[in-house]
Amino acid sequence: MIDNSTPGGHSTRRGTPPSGPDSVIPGKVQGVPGTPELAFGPTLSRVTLIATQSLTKTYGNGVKALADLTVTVEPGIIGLVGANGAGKSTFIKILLGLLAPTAGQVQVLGLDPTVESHAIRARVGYMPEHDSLPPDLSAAEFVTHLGRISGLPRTVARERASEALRHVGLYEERYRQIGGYSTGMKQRVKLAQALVHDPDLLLLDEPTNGLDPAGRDAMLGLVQRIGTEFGISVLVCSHLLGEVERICDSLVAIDGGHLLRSDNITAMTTAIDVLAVEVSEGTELLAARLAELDLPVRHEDRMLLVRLDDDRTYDLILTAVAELDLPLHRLDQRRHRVSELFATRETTNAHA
Ligand SMILES: Nc1ncnc2c1ncn2[C@@H]1O[C@H](COP(=O)(O)OP(=O)(O)OP(=O)(O)O)[C@@H](O)[C@H]1O
Repeated sequence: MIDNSTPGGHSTRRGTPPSGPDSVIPGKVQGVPGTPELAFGPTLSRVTLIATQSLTKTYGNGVKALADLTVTVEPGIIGLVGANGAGKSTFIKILLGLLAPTAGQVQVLGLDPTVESHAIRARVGYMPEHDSLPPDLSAAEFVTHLGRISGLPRTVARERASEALRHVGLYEERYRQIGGYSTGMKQRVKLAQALVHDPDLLLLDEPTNGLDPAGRDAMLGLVQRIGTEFGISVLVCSHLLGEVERICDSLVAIDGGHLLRSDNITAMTTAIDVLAVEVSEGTELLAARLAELDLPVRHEDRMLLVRLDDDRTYDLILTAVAELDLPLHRLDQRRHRVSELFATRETTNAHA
């Protein structure tokens, strides 16, 4: 199911990490990670983060999880959205080199995951959807261990683990056994282990799974901070459109293994010249008054949509509402919502 809530947006730049107790990624430098020329697609930029061409994955049972997917993704915070079963996890596993594609090509940070999976794992952090955390270990032990597996020397792994756990807000609790952690804390341990080896790219599979609204906000805030302050590119996989709309620079939307659209978030939620006005009561009264003022309206659910000619339109509506003494619930400029992408698709499919 596709959820959707408030849109938003921001820009992300790979920047110098802040110093002080909150700093977690020592050694990050300005500038996008060095990326060699890509092997395919002559128009791809040198800083391309992920590129695929006709990427296809068919499982043994005949299910085509990815179908001819061609997409190019630039650095930043990227949302990978799609309904359950759209192919998101399959895509992430291919990017990590955990699954081999059936056909097509793929590059991550200029590397080919099908033959350079070790190099990919050194530069990519992965937070899986489900957790298989060892309940008997402390977060510090676990994250240090993952750092060691990534090739960090023992002392460095221990230091990085502490830093990563500090960054995700678990510094004080780091010596407690994971088995006693809440769901939110476990999600943060998963995020810390993905960060420990100082990656250039984080792949997060449904990072807010199982969290309550406050936990979701906190996790999204963390993800956004990783992207903006530490300059690590993040691919956030989610079926919750509202979440990714809030924190991502760009979106890759897939449906049934097909690419629906890949674009920056601003282009996907562009303002259009329509004002949406909603009053808690007296909608028809207001519609009639606006028509008298030469402002024809269109009804959409409880809203009246009015063409926005100039700033005067705002004033005319506000005056009409005040004169009629109606309780104004909302007055804002309409934006194309990312969710409309899926609505269009469903309509198209229904008519097919
Ligand atoms: N190992 C597998 N063997 C067979 N079919 C699979 C396998 N893994 C996934 N699939 C199927 O491939 C399709 C895409 O699954 P995938 O897990 O990639 O989607 P998703 O977008 O991540 O969905 P979800 O959010 O539910 O995890 C689904 O139809 C799924 O049932």
